[in-house]
Amino acid sequence: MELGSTDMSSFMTDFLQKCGGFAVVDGGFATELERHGANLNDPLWSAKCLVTSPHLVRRVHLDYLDAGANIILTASYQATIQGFEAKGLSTEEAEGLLRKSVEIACEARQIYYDRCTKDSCDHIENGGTSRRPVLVAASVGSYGAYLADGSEYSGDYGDAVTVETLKDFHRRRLQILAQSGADLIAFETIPNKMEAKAYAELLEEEGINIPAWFSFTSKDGVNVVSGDSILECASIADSCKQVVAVGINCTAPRFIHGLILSVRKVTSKPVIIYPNSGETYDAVLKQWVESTGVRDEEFVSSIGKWLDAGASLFGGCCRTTPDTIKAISRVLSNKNTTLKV
Ligand code: MET
Ligand SMILES: [Zn+2]
Repeated sequence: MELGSTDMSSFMTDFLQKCGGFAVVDGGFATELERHGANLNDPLWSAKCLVTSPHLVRRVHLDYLDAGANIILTASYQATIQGFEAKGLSTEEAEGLLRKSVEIACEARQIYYDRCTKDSCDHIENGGTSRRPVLVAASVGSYGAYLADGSEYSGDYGDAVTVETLKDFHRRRLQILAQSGADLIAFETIPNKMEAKAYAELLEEEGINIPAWFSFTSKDGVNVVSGDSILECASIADSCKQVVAVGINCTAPRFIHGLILSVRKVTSKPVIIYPNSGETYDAVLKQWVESTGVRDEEFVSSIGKWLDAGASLFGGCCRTTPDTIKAISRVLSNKNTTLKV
């Protein structure tokens, strides 16, 4: 759906209101694909399943919808035209797969709605019942995610990479996703200021007319992973008219509270957070170091604190599961009830 600029600015606040004040985002997508048996040891990572097992992609979306998600993210995080071409696919096939990532998510939402019975899924709004609002967010991972060389978590692209390089890299994918039927674009795990700038300029120059969120990643609670200041990064997001939420993802839960406070210093746009489990990622072995993070209960017990700090969209990232999302959704529906009383 295309939006005018007035609709754009109220898009997220209207949606949050429909959700009862807070929204639930889904959890680790790739993590859940792996739990269903997918082998993601591949430069395409979760996007590999768009080629090999689209039924699993749909299944994972449905798992997160069943867990209570109001926003599901497509499997396009690491789906890039350049990445698919490197696997021998044609440009047309690559572009088709990007569209397919959105189609599968929309299909899952339709299946979910169709099989929802009034009693099990409807939520109460103004005394009546209505369908739980669900948005499909087209995921865009960073240039570093495509490189699959660890720069996704260092934000260090070397001196040769400029804002223009990044814009050229992301342009076509963004154009396709913006016209794919998704409700919004989720720029996720942004590791540095230069990439935020590239996204903001592209949104403007390409006249993208669906909303977007910018979500950064940090490993110290003060800066984004490159060392750029979160304040400067979030300010770029604040100045961009298409951006309807700003926040943090794939970051350890212990850093989230401080980061929400920082983001709120420079923007009054809704704040989104979807931390990972806090486990550490070994970029050389390309795997998570198990059991170094927090358990679901601990993760979820922080929600109240994050809410008080000013966040309004909550989900999970890598190593979180539908159980995490179920727990988040339970906590938030209690908060909604508390607020209404
Ligand atoms: N939405 C993406 C996923 O869960 C985010 C990955 S962060 C490395 O697959
Ligand atoms: Zn993640």
